[in-house]
Amino acid sequence: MCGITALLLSNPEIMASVELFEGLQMLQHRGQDAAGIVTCGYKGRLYQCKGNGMVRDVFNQENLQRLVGGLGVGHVRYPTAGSSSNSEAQPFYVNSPYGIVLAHNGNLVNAEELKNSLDVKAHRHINTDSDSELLLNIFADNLQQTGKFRIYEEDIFTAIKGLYEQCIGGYACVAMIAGFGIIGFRDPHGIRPICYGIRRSHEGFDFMFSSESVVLDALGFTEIKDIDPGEAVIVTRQAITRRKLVHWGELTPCIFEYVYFARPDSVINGISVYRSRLEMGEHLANQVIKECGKNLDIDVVIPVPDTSRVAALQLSHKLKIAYREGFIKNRYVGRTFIMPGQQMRRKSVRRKLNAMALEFADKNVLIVDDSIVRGTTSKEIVQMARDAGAKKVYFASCAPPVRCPNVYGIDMPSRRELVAFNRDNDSIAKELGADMVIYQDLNDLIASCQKFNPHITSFDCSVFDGQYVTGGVTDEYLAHLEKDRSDLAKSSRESLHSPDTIGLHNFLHTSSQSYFERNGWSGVKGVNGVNGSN
Ligand SMILES: O=P(O)(O)OC[C@H]1O[C@H](OP(=O)(O)OP(=O)(O)O)[C@H](O)[C@@H]1O
Ligand SMILES: NC(=O)CC[C@H](N)C(=O)O
Ligand SMILES: [Mg+2]
Repeated sequence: MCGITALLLSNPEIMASVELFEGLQMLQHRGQDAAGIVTCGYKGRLYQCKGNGMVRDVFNQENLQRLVGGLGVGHVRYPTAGSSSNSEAQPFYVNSPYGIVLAHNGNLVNAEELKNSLDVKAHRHINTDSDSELLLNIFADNLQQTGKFRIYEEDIFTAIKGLYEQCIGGYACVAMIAGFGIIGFRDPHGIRPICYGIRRSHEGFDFMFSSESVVLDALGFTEIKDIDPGEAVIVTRQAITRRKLVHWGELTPCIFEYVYFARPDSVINGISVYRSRLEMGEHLANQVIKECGKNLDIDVVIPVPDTSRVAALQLSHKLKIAYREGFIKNRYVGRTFIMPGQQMRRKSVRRKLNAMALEFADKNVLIVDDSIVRGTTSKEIVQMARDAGAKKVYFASCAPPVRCPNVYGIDMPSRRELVAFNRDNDSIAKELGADMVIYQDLNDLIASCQKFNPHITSFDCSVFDGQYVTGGVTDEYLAHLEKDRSDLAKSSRESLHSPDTIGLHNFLHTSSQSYFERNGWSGVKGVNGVNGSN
């Protein structure tokens, strides 16, 4: 679930890199593996800094100052395709035609087929296994085919329309054409989020695209709008041009954005993430009453920081049971779920969260989390609660059981890694060590989001119901994905230490280590720990 952003400033003398950097910091929760910015300066010259690590690791004052130019594109990465090598850090660049840069959030399901056609028909060299490099080259090839010496909006619309017909999957993208402007577009089902805003100034207007509205809000942009599914927005210093290019899709946004990925202070597709989480808490409280009866033997409601807090508080209000922060989070440790490798995820739960015995001793506790995916967090948390003296440990999840792989930009490719796969609630509770697990009903989750935008008639709920709205997700594809991208497959691949490719990334001073290794996650070999599945 990467984060993307692009900025065009009305005054070309001001450097876009500073606000792009700020924007990426606000999108850090969407990707912790790599970060990058490409800017465009005088005479259409491009400047780049990207590599593995968090935003604060990749950028410093010195390299930001070298990113000159009043427009640019930024990205934070959480890989769902290819590897976590430096050379797959985004944005990607291709020199022909015109000099194009692209950053992508999402995942393509027909990557193999696209790669083949780029090779056989377009004779384009693809140097990584990243699906984002494919997207860029499809866009570039479609632009090439317009055969124009100079580019116009019309040609870009034609190229993106072609791309919509070729690329199957979830994709929200920002692109930049050297010396021309910036572009945002979103797949025909609008699975992944992208919005934009305008900031008026004396010289004209500044324009910014972002995965989440929080960035635009914080940087003073207004008139914030979502890009519609199948729409493209082109921004130059002269004009903003929007066009809906295909009409066969229907807005089907990923519901997991509301459950977990997005920041609560973002509004996505007209739905406040915060409000939807409050509503999830409300519905989950009803579910708890339904499953446990009216005479609840729960003394206290405890959230799992960070994401579940909003819903847990609302749930405690509804149940009229005290809410207590029993787990204290180390604010310097990032998100666990999007870390690569099970061993690292498991270790980090313990390092990140500490149980306060005071709140657990001799109590029946209801722990609330936004979701239970691999069960990494919940297993550790339940044990921590017991170690801290809890009598009974109930575990409630704001999302239904996650039983199916995600193919649109969340790295959960293997059913076998999901704790709810082939298990009923009782055996999940047993696996987690809890006295009972209570899951949100899928209809209630949908209602929690739909309440704030009734125009959205369907959400991508594929991780819960196995319905893949784009088509093209065959059993063979899922089997291939499972084989190729399970934790075990990734870790064996990474341990081969294949040499870095020609990727146009910057060699950061610590490039051979991952962010996690540099920050003292010793004992974790490579970026993907091999030991332990769940
Ligand atoms: O069952 P699992 O595989 O452990 O995945 C689910 C957990 O991972 C996420 O937390 P994370 O630490 O990533 O982020 P947060 O701090 O925003 O809650 C999510 O909020 C759940 O707590
Ligand atoms: N999570 C994402 O959006 C990933 C984008 C892209 N598929 C990559 O792996 O880099
Ligand atoms: Mg969490």
